[in-house]
Amino acid sequence: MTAQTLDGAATLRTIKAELAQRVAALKEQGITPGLGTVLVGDDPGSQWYVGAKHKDCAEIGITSIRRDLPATATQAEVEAVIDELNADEGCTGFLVQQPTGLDEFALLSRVDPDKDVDGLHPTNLGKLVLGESGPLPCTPVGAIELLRRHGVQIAGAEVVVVGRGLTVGRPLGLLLTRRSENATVTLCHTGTVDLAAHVRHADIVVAAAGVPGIITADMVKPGAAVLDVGVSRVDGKVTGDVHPDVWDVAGWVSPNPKGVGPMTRAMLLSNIVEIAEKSARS
Ligand SMILES: Nc1nc2c(c(=O)[nH]1)N[C@@H](CN(C=O)c1ccc(C(=O)N[C@@H](CCC(=O)O)C(=O)O)cc1)CN2
Repeated sequence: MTAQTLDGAATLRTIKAELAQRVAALKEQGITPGLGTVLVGDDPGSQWYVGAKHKDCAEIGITSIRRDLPATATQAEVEAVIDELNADEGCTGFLVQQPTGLDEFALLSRVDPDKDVDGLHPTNLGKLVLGESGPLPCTPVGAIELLRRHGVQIAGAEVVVVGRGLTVGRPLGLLLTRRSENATVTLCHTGTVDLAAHVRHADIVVAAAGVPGIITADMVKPGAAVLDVGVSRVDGKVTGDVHPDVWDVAGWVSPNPKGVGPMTRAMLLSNIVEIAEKSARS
């Protein structure tokens, strides 16, 4: 048996086409959404991500404001750029690309929560905990959207998330246990004793530990959906957390690349459009 593909690249194309219509409608009302990005340093991965985000925006009519700072930029210099984007009316939403090597909590907290297209401001993460509406973190909501659009049943599923990071694992547990999703979630991590015993019971596995090949075929329940969110670079190549043999056991697998990565970008575009639509209503 070979698993079916949870195709993030194709789903990104579909979502872009849907959002392009909403951007056009906003423009008819005199509102042009504008994404701002703050990039610190010259990490090739981060440069690629930021470049891809602006390319996506251009394709659907969202304007771009790009602030690239050298690796030597200080906390105060980055905070000054955040203040500038908070005040810029042409910038309807912006993000600070991670990692920066600086005090990221202070940077995230300085972003105007109403312009927080990453959904990572403490106020917006607090809204997620409280079940209030607000922008949601892009990678976890992208993983859920990828499952939904491929018809994978989430309600009632046993989900094992491997990874407790701020951008994926922690918020994903909160999202999946909302009444609208109704999954039962076990949040595992690299310190979990007998990870295999947990994964073996899961209908859906989300691997976001950043440990190449940590999920092996013997750990996976036949027919399960397995999402590979981990990103490591091995010999310069993007390598995920899911061992290739898992494709022989699982029912669905999101490849890496072309799985959850493009969904992160799709949900960023969706957050930008939703924030601009909210400002149009107010
Ligand atoms: N401010 C943020 N920083 C980071 C986030 C985030 O959501 N907000 N997440 C990651 C990186 N990330 C977005 O920024 C991201 C990761 C992956 C992709 C993607 O499309 N990947 C491609 C392959 C790219 C490659 O070849 O290197 C794929 O999976 O097909 C987009 C965005 C950390 N930082």
